[in-house]
Amino acid sequence: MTRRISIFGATGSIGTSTIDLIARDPGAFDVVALTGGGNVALLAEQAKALNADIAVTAHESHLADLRAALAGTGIEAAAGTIAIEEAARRPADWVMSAIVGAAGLAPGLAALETGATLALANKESLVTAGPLVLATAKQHGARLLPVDSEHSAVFQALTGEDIAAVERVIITASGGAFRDWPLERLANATLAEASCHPNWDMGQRITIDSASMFNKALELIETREFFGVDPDKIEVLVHPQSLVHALVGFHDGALMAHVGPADMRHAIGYALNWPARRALPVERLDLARIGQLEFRAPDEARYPALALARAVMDEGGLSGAVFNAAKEEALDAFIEGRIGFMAMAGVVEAVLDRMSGDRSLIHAAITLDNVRAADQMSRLAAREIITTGL
Ligand SMILES: NC(=O)C1=CN([C@@H]2O[C@H](COP(=O)(O)OP(=O)(O)OC[C@H]3O[C@@H](n4cnc5c(N)ncnc54)[C@H](OP(=O)(O)O)[C@@H]3O)[C@@H](O)[C@H]2O)C=CC1
Ligand SMILES: CC(=O)[C@@H](O)[C@H](O)COP(=O)(O)O
Ligand SMILES: [Mn+2]
Repeated sequence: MTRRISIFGATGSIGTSTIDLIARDPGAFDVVALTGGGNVALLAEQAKALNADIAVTAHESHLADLRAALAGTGIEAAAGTIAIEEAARRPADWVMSAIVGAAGLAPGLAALETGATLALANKESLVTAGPLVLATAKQHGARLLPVDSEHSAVFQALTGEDIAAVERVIITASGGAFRDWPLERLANATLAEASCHPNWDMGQRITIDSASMFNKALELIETREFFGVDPDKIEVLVHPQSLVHALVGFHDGALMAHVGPADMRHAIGYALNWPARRALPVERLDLARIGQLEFRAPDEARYPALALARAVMDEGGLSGAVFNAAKEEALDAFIEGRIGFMAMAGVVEAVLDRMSGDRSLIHAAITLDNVRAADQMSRLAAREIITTGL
């Protein structure tokens, strides 16, 4: 029987890896919707190759190009954030959430409301609105499956286990592009240098977040929300090889580690085939050849993002939405050359400080409207702080 599939963020790193997997199994899937942003040529090519029902670009200004590229195919073309949400409401069995940033939240919620299984790469959904995402899944009988490599690893290590027996969850961090740089050099790190990941081939934004450890900061919150583990039971361990993705420690002292190649097609394929395990086109690790795996504690001075994430988990409420929005604005400013690499954490901290004064906003009910309001106010605060200086 064919499965109906939609991919949000089809033109990105996770999206193209997902398509790589489904294209290997022609006839097994009916593709409902594919969405992208500025890369309309690739989106149209994917839609034609997979005979999708509809292709949607986030940008209205690209609609004419998308329509032209799909002319005569019978594939619908649409544009804009509302059109993406509408596409997410089309019935599908399995939906990949791989838009980058807070823009991924609303389509993911819309997909969950249909009862679809949501494969969640978009970690920002859980950071900004974890309780809302989980409640929406529960209310509509939808399943949420992790795709982020560490969370897929934890999920796999927990299969068949009692969550009450978990003593700690350890997520690993490569240390990013600058893990071996002297601290004093980091202030002058360039965009090109920050955009090279030592192990993973990913989109530019998450690659820079890996270098600053904001990616791991988001993942701490993602772990807390996905698995309901107390923050003081979640640890980060620097592991330069990125082969052990996470470990789960149990009350009896056992540590279950998930080991695999640095290839997201494993985690995507696991979510695609779950609860079955099927053959996947990923490297089989030769541990004898690899020889050594290294681990070390993260240096908190080098990575202030980690302490900020712990403060966010302590605060709760909408502080995750504030944190993520401030981080996205700081990252934009770094990419555009308006602030230095090390200034990003200062911007996020200043926004958190400023917004924490507004208790009614931070502790408002976690609804999509309130998340959007906190997101918008935090972006404005971040822009002002970036413009006027810290
Ligand atoms: N890459 C990886 O290995 C991993 C990624 N993740 C997470 O998965 C998500 C996707 O990451 P990744 O694939 O690397 O990102 P990419 O930047 O490679 O791709 C992002 C996708 O989102 C689209 N997009 C960008 N902005 C918007 C917007 N405002 N509205 C709608 N669509 C938009 C892009 O379109 P276009 O390119 O056409 O402009 C593209 O399809 C992120 O949340 C990331 O943290 C998690 C673990 C690993
Ligand atoms: C592949 C994946 O899941 C990324 O989130 C990865 O974890 C990034 O690497 P870092 O460990 O450097 O953040
Ligand atoms: Mn990850």
